[in-house]
Amino acid sequence: MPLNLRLSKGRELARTAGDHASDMFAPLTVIGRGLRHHSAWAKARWQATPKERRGPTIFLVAAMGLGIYLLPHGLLFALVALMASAAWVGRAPKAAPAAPEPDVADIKLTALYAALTPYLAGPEDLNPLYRHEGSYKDVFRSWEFDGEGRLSRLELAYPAYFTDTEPAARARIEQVVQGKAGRAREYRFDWDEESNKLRIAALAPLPTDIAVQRFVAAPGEIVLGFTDEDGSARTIPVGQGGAVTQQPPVVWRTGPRSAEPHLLALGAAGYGTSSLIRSIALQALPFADLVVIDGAGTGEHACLVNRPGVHTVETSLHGALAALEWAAQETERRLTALNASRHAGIAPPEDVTRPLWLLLDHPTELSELAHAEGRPDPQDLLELPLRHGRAARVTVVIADDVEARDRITPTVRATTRARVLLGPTGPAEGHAALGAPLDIVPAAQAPAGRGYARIGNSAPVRLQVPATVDPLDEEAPAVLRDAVIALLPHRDTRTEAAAPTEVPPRPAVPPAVIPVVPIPPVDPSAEGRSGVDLGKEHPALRFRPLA
Ligand SMILES: Nc1ncnc2c1ncn2[C@@H]1O[C@H](COP(=O)(O)OP(=O)(O)OP(=O)(O)O)[C@@H](O)[C@H]1O
Repeated sequence: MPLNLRLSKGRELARTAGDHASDMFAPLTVIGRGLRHHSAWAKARWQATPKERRGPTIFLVAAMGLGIYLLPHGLLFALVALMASAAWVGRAPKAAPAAPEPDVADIKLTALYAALTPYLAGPEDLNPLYRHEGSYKDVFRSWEFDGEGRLSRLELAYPAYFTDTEPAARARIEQVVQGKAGRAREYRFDWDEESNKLRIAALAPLPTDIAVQRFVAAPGEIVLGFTDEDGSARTIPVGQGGAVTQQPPVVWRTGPRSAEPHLLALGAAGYGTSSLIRSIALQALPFADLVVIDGAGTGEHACLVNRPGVHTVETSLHGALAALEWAAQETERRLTALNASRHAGIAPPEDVTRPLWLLLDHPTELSELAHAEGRPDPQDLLELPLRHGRAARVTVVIADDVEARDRITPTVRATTRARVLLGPTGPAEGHAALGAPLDIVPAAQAPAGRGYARIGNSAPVRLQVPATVDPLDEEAPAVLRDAVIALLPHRDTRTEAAAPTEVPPRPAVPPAVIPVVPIPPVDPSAEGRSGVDLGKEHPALRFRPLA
């Protein structure tokens, strides 16, 4: 047998013998450790015993020893008892218990309490609710954390002298809470002024995967977007991510019985006000005619050019002025016709009852241009449609940058009672844009199309506008572009419309504003085509300037 094999076999034998020996001697080791422990204990007791009591102690121990000796099998029992107690004491010591995990809720609520203390502690209060050495348990009534350890609900008490009626004071507290609880989420702040309590709730994100589609809504109803369950009285079926789900819509009712016949949408740049205009246009087109003014001139509404029901899409000041002058005249004509039919006691002609929608994207850009050129402000031309549009079935939708709010005329602001605000904004901006304070603090980062809506005097609700991309934007996802294309009316679809009975015919364009480029005649060979022509090859309809 080779030497190294012998060596390794020897090593193996030695290891096995060692293992067996340690197994065999383990009880002896335990008893030995216990006896050592006992002797150390006895030695310590002896040293701790005062000298004058040592004699009696020796005597007592000797008497016990004698007693045990005299008992039948006493020595044997004493030996067994000693071994058993030594084995018990000498067993392997238990692992020290792990230090308890720090309580996340405790850490976070303590930090929040400390952060709120400077704002809620009164220097002259002898028994302050918030004090530097205080505990959050004295003022935080209830709280909840989500699965990720983030604060999701909190109710706290605040002193009666805190100025909870002042927006600036509230905003400071809301900022502190959002800072400590995480800026990535929206929070609702419910200030109970009567009982000096503040309830805070983190809001779940609204779905962002709903594309524009044919929504279940009555003619004249526009689904601005979707909100929380408690923000809407109903839900509608919606195609979302390949399935049909029920979602609570934000519905804007238009028409002669609407108390909010016109809409003003303001948004931070890039947060989707143009997409909202497109979404409204696609929903209004089945029952209304449109005039579209693209004040930014970016061509974002080119997909509507030459569509049936779209009178014009204007990007220039010259064209916008002509179109709005026509709209003002058309409003007047409709009012006169409606009055005449009311006097005669007959039904008004169909061409005055068909809804007309004026969609203006970034009109303040045109206002600036008009001022520079000494021409009339396009917003001033909206006065008649805005003031009398409800009776004349004319609806005005204006979308602009939130920073351009000061350039929006007082008439527009006073007559647009349906409001939308998109993108993250401060409390003052939110109040100004919606006409009411917002009890929600927006997240630091919001997806495009996220904001708030306020219809009339109702409370503002959260809003996520359905994705309505520009189908001519080649960078937009194809599936979203297809969703828009599917809703664009083709030249054939209106002539073939299955249910034209509820849709009154389009009013005749007055002679003063005859389109320079007429709508091309319907091509019969195109019937039944499923694809939709985006109309890129057709120039926008232009109105002749009024003399
Ligand atoms: N609701 C939405 N869902 C998904 N994407 C959106 C939504 N709204 C807008 N977007 C996307 O955000 C981008 C900007 O949108 P849009 O042009 O509508 O914003 P805007 O506010 O009009 O911008 P600007 O003020 O610069 O004109 C586009 O790429 C658009 O596709």
